[in-house]
Amino acid sequence: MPNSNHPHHLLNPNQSHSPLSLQPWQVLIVDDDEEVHFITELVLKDLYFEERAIEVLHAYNLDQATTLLQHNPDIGVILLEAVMNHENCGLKLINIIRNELKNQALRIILRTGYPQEIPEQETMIQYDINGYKSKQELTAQKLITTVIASLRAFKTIHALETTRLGMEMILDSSESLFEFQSTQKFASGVLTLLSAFLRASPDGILCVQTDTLNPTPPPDKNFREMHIIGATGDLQLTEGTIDQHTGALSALELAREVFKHKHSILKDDTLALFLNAPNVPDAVAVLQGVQEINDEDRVLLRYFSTKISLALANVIHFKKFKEARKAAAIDFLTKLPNRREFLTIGEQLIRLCKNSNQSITLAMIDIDHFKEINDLYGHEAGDLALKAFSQFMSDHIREEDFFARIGGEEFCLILPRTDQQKSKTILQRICRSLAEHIFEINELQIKLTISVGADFMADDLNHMMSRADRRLYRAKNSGRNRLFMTDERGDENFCEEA
Ligand SMILES: Nc1nc2c(ncn2[C@@H]2O[C@H](COP(=O)(O)OP(=O)(O)OP(=O)(O)O)[C@@H](O)[C@H]2O)c(=O)[nH]1
Repeated sequence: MPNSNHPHHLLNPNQSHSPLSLQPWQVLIVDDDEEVHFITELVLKDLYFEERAIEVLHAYNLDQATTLLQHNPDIGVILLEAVMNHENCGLKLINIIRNELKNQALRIILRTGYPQEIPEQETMIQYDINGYKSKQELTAQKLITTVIASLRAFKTIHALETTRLGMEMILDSSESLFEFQSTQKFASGVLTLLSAFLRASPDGILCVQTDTLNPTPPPDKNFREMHIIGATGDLQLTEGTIDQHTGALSALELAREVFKHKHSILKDDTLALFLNAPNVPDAVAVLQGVQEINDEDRVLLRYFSTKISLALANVIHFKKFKEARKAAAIDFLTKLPNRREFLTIGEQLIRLCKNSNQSITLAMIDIDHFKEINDLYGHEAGDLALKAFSQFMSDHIREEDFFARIGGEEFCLILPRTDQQKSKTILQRICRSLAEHIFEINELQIKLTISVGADFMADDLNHMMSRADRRLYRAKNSGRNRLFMTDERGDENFCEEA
């Protein structure tokens, strides 16, 4: 493979060709006569067309030719003897090429030493070939002219075909790229698509600048400006920053250059593709094992890059939206779900239990005389007490229970699949354990009690909350540190001292 120590600016329309695009043209000779192979190669071996040399491939029978064509889809011209080993194998091969291998771009020059057996006009009409020559008329000069004319036609057809396939791929992928919701999955999707598009190995990384995902990066002295959002193949890494992935350093160094200079770079067999679009954060895709980037690839890559950038912006916005939603759902002090989240999840839990005919308990919980804690020990101690109380509660409920802070010192607990009797046991146990518990706060020993009002009638969240709230009010009025709920018969007056 051609090698260069100097990176090439890619996708710049004014640039000269990269050596990677100068692969030789491939010409296949299919003939059972060794001498024909020898002479043809002699004529073509020093020939250059558009700065590309000619590589001659040889096949001596139908099977060899078929295998070679299957493995080398970029062969541009075939010089084909129609009659081999006294059979019309050449004519059979034409059908294989066009109908079985579906290769329409390959230019087929039928070159025969038996023109009387293979009539020119009839053969040209009947077979999908691009030239007919008898060996007697094919001088060295004519052979060169024929091969160059065929390569020119192949180049045009091949470019159209590549563009069509590339376009098809980009259009197909565009939709799927917009469906990704996780940045990591998006990154592997993009890298897989790009490596398929460039016929490259699937080793790649996709990075963004760190502030793309996190607008206020921590003031960490090791903090670098890039963040890998996904990787594939040999470069597969977990999400993280550059420091954790020394194996990919050279790929990352190239990405760093691209971010700095804001254009794509091709160095050796590594492509660092600059992905940018108006109002979209910059990103870089680094792909290893890139064998060749031709002119059609360059045009399509520019288009593809814009599509990827727009899809990336979509994914990043979704991630930020999800994070913002999560942050909006959590109470800052206690890290419990907040009132807003409680209203959403609580409604869903009630609906679930109701639909499956299962019981559910909702308990409103209020810390008793909390004002005194603030007044006696200060607001900061009050905050710590709220945090400690939240932790205590989280330690005393089951995983399926849902506990939220819905106001200052007001909390709500939902116990799914829990009937009146079971919830009475649970809530009493919590109240009693709490009353006995000593919280160590700022070297102070603080005790807390709660008043609780509970409801079991799974109609809807608002009604359950207001019934439970009414009972909580009664618990407070009856002296606090009490649990108020209905009895098994639903009798409103049932009262239980905690
Ligand atoms: N430190 C701290 N205090 C809070 C917070 N939220 C609410 N409070 C305090 O909680 C206290 C609630 O007081 P009240 O509504 O009078 O209730 P209480 O003192 O608990 O009395 P009862 O509920 O009637 O038993 C007030 O002093 C609020 O300032 C908070 O986030 N941090």
